[in-house]
Amino acid sequence: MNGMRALLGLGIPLIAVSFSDDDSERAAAEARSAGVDVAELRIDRFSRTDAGHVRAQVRAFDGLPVLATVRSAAEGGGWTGGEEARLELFREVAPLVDAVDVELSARAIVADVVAAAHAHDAVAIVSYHNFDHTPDIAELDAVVRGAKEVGADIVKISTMATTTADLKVLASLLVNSGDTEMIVIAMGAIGTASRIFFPALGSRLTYTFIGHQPTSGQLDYAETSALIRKFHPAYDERKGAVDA
Ligand SMILES: O=C1C[C@@](O)(C(=O)O)C[C@@H](O)[C@@H]1O
Repeated sequence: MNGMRALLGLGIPLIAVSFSDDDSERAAAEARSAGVDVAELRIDRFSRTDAGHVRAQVRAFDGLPVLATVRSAAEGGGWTGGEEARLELFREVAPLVDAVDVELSARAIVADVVAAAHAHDAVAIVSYHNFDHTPDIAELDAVVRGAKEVGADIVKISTMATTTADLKVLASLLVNSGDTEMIVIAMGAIGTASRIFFPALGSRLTYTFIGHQPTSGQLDYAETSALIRKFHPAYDERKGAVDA
């Protein structure tokens, strides 16, 4: 059974911690003992992306649900290689992980990445990132439609918020998402609230870090976990049961 799908099925918020390939064995042990729900492997930040190396990093996280991300430089990531090579990487990891994340803007490969995920029962997250601003609701609605058209199981929207009006745009996107599964994140200092409270509006996953803060507005794992437990009783109950 896909571990991430099982957790999503509980209908509680999930907390992901993002990792690169820096001492994966130690990082994975720390994640396991801290009770991290999902390990996001930022393959675009790996020192090497040959199949053997990538497979070994995924294996280090054995026992934890793994989300594989190979973020393009165009959307703030570290992948500067070609799209064919990126598709090959996704195909390589799809059988080994619980979920993949690919941008809708990766037009040449997005449908194939989704198909590779589905062929191996992995969750397909189709994402949109805007590190500059939060577009208006019509533009974001079009992104959501586009992501669903290519077969997204979850549509992820992460945009820079500079005003509370931006937060309202993103909140209304969530509130009106109907039966579309969504992850919505406001980046930046004003956006920090979204990382704790958008799960109450249905955002399925919140991203955190252990160690060095990768994205503005993120809170670290310990703080995120404490706040999610405080404000989401169902999450707290499940963690309490796991700890007992
Ligand atoms: O796209 C996202 C969201 C994110 O950028 C954030 O702002 O939390 C963190 C990334 O690791 C993840 O892939």
